[in-house]
Amino acid sequence: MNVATEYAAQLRGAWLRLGREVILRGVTLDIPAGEGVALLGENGAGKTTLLRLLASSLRLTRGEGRVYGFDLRDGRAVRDFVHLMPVEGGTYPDLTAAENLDFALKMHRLSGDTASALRRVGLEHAAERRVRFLSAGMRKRLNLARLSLLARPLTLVDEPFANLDAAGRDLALDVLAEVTAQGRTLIVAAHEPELAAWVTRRALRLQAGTLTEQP
Ligand SMILES: Nc1ncnc2c1ncn2[C@@H]1O[C@H](COP(=O)(O)OP(=O)(O)OP(=O)(O)O)[C@@H](O)[C@H]1O
Repeated sequence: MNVATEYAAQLRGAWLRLGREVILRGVTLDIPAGEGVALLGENGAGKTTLLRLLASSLRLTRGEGRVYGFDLRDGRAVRDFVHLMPVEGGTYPDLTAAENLDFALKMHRLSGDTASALRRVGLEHAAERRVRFLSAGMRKRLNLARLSLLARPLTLVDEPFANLDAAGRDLALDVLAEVTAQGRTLIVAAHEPELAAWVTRRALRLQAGTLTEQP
């Protein structure tokens, strides 16, 4: 896959309306390839929505956007470059933890060591347990294992620290640091700017439909 493009994500005059709400009001954004960015903002500001837009799961109302040079409207091309770790979900509740990781690799035609991915996130003892019987923090850990196996050139992570204990937050930082160390672009939506700052150099705040750089 050719990822020589200078920018991982770009928006130009981006407007996004969801129902009655306007989430983006003419946003322009350039995220260079390989950069780590924290996406901050209050509950309901639109962080998840912006991540979904960059994953080509939502359409812009007006304006344009690109991921690694591909128009966001070209969902098939964009999705090849993107992995989105959702705030919750993303796994199949009736499959076990191990089956979920095996299935994810198969779907993406990738190979990987699911047993060691589960060990890394402290879930080796729960490998055969169905996801519906995992705690919220354990499901987050499973999603981190999934991320470590599926990370793409543009890796979007929604609230990676939520529901995690102290060791789990350290683990999340470790997984995210690895993403950037591998030269991938990382956007982390979080309510913990001080934690996100460990793995990102730039912070953007989404408020009232506008993105502003944080000092
Ligand atoms: N499918 C949808 N249809 C209509 N409105 C939606 C939809 N999804 C989200 N919204 C609205 O868009 C706004 C932004 O939601 P979003 O989940 O992106 O916020 P967020 O910044 O991620 O919030 P939080 O920090 O609480 O996770 C909210 O007001 C929400 O109600």
